[in-house]
Amino acid sequence: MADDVTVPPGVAKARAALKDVPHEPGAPKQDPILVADSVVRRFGGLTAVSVDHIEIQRGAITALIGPNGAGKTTFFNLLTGFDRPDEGDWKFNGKPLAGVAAHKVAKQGMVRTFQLTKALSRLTVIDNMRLGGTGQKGESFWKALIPGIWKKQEQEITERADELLARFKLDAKREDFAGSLSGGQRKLLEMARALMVQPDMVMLDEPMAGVNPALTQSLLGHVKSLREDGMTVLFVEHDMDMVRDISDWVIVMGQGKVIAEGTPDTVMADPRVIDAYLGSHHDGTEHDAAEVAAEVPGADAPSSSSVDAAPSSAEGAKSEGGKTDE
Ligand SMILES: Nc1ncnc2c1ncn2[C@@H]1O[C@H](COP(=O)(O)OP(=O)(O)OP(=O)(O)O)[C@@H](O)[C@H]1O
Repeated sequence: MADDVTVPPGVAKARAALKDVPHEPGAPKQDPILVADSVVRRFGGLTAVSVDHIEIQRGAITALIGPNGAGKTTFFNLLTGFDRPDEGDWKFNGKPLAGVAAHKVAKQGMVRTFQLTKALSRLTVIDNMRLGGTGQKGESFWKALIPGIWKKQEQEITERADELLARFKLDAKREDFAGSLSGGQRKLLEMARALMVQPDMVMLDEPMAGVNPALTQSLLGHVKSLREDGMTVLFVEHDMDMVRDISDWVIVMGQGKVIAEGTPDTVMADPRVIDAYLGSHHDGTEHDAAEVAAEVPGADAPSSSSVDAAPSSAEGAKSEGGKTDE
C-alpha cells in the first residue's frame, strides 16, 4: 500500500503482530496481554457469557462488537473485576486475575473507563482526575499514613492530572464541575481519568456514545495515541464507522460466545456476523429496514455514524444523566 510509508510505528507493529493470525474464534496471538479460558456467567437460566478461549494482542486496538444482549458488557465487567464469573480463568500479563476485585485489577495495569456518575458530576474536573489517581501501582496504605510521602504523592498525582488535562485539551475546564461538560468532553475526561493509573491496557465502554460528530475525530485521535504510547486497547462499540476506522482486530460476540474474529473488513463481511445481527432482530417486533441495515456491520447501510450512533447516544444520555453534544 502506498500510504504504508506514513503508517505510525504503533499501527505497523500491531498489524505485523496480527498478520498471520487465523481469522477464527479463539485464535492464538503472537504476544497476548490477556488470555481467558472457559469464562461463563449465568443469570438464572440465562447464560450471558460463555467464552471458550480468547486472546488479546498486546499493543493493538481490539474492538468487541455484537448485537444487543450478546454479552459484551457482562464480559467486560467480569474481566475488570466488577462481576464474578460462575466459571473461568484468565491471565493478564501472565498473572491470574479471575475473581480479583476491580481496584486490584486496576493496580495490575488493566483499567476501564466509566461513565460519569451523578456524584462525580458534582466534583470538579481536576478532582475527578485526582480521584482517578488513587490506588496507583505501588501505592500502599502504610505509605499513605506517612505525611511526607503522602504529600509528595499528592503533588505527583496533581502534576500527572494537569499533564493529562493539557493532552486532552481539558485544561481550560480544570475547575469546572464535570457535570457541566458536553458529552464528548465527558468521554475525554473518562479516558484521561483512566490514564491516571498508568495502565498497560485500557478498556473503553462505548467511547462514542453521546459524542457530537465534530468531536469524533479528536476522540479517535486520542484512542489511536494510546496505541502509539504502547498501550493495549479493548473497546465495546456499536458505531461501526469507529470500529472500521481504528481497530486492528475485531472480536464478535453472539449469544455469549465468540462467533468470529479477524480484521475489520473480513469480520464485517462474515455471513455468521451478519446473521447474528439479523438474528438479534428476530424477536417478534417489527424493525425498519434502514434500522436493521444500519446496525448490521456488512450490510449496505447508509454510511453514517449518526445513524449508528443514534441508539448509543440515547443510551449514553440516559445512563449518564448528562447532555450529549447534540
Ligand atoms: N444483572 C443482570 N441480571 C440479569 N440478566 C442480565 C444482567 N446483566 C445482563 N443480563 C443479560 O445478559 C445478556 C447479556 O447482556 P449484556 O449487557 O452483557 O449484553 P451486551 O452485548 O453488552 O448488550 P448491549 O450492546 O445492548 O449493551 C442479556 O440478555 C442481558 O439481559
